[in-house]
Amino acid sequence: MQVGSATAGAASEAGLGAGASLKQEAVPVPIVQKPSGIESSKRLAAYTAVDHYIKPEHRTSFQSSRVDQIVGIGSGSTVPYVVDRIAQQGKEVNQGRVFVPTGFQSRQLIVAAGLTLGDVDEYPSIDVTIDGADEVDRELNLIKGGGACHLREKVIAEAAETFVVVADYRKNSEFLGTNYPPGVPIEVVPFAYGKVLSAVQKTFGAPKATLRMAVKKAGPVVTDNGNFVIDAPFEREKMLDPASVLKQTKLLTGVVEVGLFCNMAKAAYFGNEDGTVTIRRADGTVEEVAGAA
Ligand SMILES: O=C(CO)[C@H](O)[C@H](O)COP(=O)(O)O
Repeated sequence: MQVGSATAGAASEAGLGAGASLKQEAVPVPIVQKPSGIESSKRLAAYTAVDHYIKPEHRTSFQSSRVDQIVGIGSGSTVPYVVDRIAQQGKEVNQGRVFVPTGFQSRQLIVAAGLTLGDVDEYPSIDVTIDGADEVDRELNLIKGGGACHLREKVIAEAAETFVVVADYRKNSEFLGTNYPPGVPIEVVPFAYGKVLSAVQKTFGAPKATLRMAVKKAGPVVTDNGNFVIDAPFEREKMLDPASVLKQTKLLTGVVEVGLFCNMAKAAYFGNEDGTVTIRRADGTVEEVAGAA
């Protein structure tokens, strides 16, 4: 994905929605060049979800709040398209909104787009959080944490009245553990990792669990919270009941958070190769719509 930056004037050429402000706005707006392939599917999902959940007429449901809408912004490679679509709406529409990040990456995206940052201690109730996922099952249970952000992602998703997932079609599975080989990310405090890893391998049904290692650094990945991550590909049978895996694993002392999000998402938007978006909702409905361009 290529990301550049320009003023909102150029953003309008990139296609602002009807009714969005086109006043001379000096705030830099990230311009994401029209992508192809899988990136195009991510963009379709992200743009369509933003168009459905973050509009000027959407007002916060928290009466005491002084802001128009409180939005949680997730992490990963799909989320930049979420921020891009929001930024396209222009400075005027966005000035009344507050954006709560799920980690360093989304914080940078929010700042780069000229949007207003907030934190969950200041905004413990969020209107809508939009985030990516590594895999989504037919009941909208998720594996998350491919980017090692799942602790904050879960907090920001739980704080939200509405939690929406955006992903490309590869993440749309019948059962978790089908299309995401690394398995379930488990954030652990560093000194306990050996004990947790051994328990997960020997007694919890993930014999191939590993400590996640960094790529451009010697040693393990360190999360935004200073912890390590174990990737645990649980046996198929276990993954048929992700809520039980979550409960059991979370009870291991030293585990900070498990990248299984059960019964949390209200809807999942999957961008497809043919330009459509499949929307699966928690109430069991499935809809196919033309993706927002
Ligand atoms: O959970 C996450 C980070 O911790 C991401 O949302 C997940 O890895 C999906 O990322 P992408 O949009 O790059 O596929």
